[in-house]
Amino acid sequence: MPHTPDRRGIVLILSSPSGAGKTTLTRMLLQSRELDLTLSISVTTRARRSSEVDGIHYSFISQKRFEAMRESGELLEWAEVHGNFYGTPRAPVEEILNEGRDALFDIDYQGTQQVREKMGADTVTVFILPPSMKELRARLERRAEDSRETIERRLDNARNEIQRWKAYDYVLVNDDLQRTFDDLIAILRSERQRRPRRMKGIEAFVERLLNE
Ligand SMILES: Nc1ncnc2c1ncn2[C@@H]1O[C@H](COP(=O)(O)OP(=O)(O)OP(=O)(O)O)[C@@H](O)[C@H]1O
Ligand SMILES: Nc1nc2c(ncn2[C@@H]2O[C@H](COP(=O)(O)O)[C@@H](O)[C@H]2O)c(=O)[nH]1
Repeated sequence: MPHTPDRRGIVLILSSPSGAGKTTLTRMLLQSRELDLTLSISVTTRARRSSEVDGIHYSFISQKRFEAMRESGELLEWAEVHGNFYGTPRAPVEEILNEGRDALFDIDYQGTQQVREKMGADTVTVFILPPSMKELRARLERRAEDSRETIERRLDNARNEIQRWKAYDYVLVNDDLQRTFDDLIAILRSERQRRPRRMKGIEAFVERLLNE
């Protein structure tokens, strides 16, 4: 069934140091049908983890293909993160927003800056912090998806990433997962009600109201 937009679509961006929990939260948000969020599936040159499916979690592509996409302007944003390249294909995002839907991005701070420059007021940005550095390490180790070297590299980068928190609209400490998820839902619900996003629907409603 076609979606009837009565407001502008939102680009909801989650960023965090590796292991703080944004992928877990992204999956929880996507599982909630009522929230009706659509994931922006990034392209990456990183090797696929055993738990990941090509085309669902990422599109896994070669360095050559990544460069071709970047050169032809197919990427809305891109960045090198932890030694791999990541980017957001532009066309699917435009399609989601044109349908009046909200797009969910799991991207780093460099990409967030680029998207904010291009999409301005349509972006809502959330930075997820771990409750402690000890717990961040424990989460990466418990996840057991990366080599020791990769985990150390990601922990080294975490301090630089954490310092970007002031560039975000919201900052959540992901200690209790359910509470962080509830906070994210509260953010999304209230952002959806902001007047500038709802001008189209509300203007028509108020006109009908005043004509009663
Ligand atoms: N609040 C939480 N309490 C305990 N464990 C958590 C919590 N949130 C996430 N985790 C666990 O921590 C691990 C890392 O989470 P996740 O993969 O979501 O992190 P991430 O921020 O997406 O990392 P990356 O950037 O490397 O993809 C996972 O095993 C996940 O189940
Ligand atoms: N700028 C972008 N950053 C991205 C994109 N997709 C993912 N990411 C970020 O990369 C790191 C590492 O992710 P991982 O899946 O290898 O653990 C993480 O911070 C992601 O948010 C993207 O398209 N653009």
